[in-house]
Amino acid sequence: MDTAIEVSGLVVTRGKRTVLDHFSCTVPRGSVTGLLGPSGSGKTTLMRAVVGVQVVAGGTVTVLGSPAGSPALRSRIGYLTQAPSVYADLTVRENARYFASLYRLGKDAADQAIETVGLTGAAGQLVSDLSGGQRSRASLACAIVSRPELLVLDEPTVGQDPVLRDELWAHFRRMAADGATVLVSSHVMDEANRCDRLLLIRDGLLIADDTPAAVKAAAGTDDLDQAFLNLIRKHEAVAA
Ligand SMILES: Nc1ncnc2c1ncn2[C@@H]1O[C@H](COP(=O)(O)OP(=O)(O)OP(=O)(O)O)[C@@H](O)[C@H]1O
Repeated sequence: MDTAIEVSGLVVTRGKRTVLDHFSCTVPRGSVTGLLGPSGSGKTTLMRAVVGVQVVAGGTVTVLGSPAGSPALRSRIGYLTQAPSVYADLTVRENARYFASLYRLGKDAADQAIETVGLTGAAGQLVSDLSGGQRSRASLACAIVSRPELLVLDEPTVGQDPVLRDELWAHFRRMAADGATVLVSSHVMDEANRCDRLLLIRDGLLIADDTPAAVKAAAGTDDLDQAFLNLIRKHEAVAA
């Protein structure tokens, strides 16, 4: 297996809490890998460690063959945070062109990214005048504008309607088909079903790392929601 991300024995403390406790996982190249788990389980923290913006207390994170946070990785990774990370006083188009210019790309790349996220009709609008869901898509356009080898997406479809969610997921699948790796967190089970692999985190521990089909089979149900509940309860029973 060609590996895009290798996390080994990762320990992260935030405040007084150990958020990730000797956490290990791998993410295959060219896959869409879903990161799932209850609120506060450590998904964002893991993503921050992967993109190299999280202080870690132990372990290693290797991304595309280099230590996470290496300067050489900056142009190879796109990161979408939960909070919109675009300039509110610029238009969608100006934001996308600005981010494109950081990668020495022109307006075609910016326009393409805007189209991909379904914002062509709002390209001339100031970000401050957009809805929450549109703002999130403007951030996504800036994260994908350079066509990164690794795309790390923290709940990219929150606030989007079903048609847009479907289109965005089709795009993630196309990116993976073209060889990119997509690591995406979500709380939505029909999205989890569209992943090649799933990582399920509970209280900073990995409790499942498999294909959606294998996760369901292991939990003895065809329903992914129920499978996760079964796995979490099984994990709680073992821990008690
Ligand atoms: N800046 C911070 N300082 C201290 N603790 C923090 C900080 N940010 C997050 N935490 C704690 O770290 C833990 C993991 O948070 P994290 O954001 O990684 O969870 P998550 O799984 O992404 O949650 P959600 O699904 O709600 O986004 C939580 O207990 C949270 O309270």
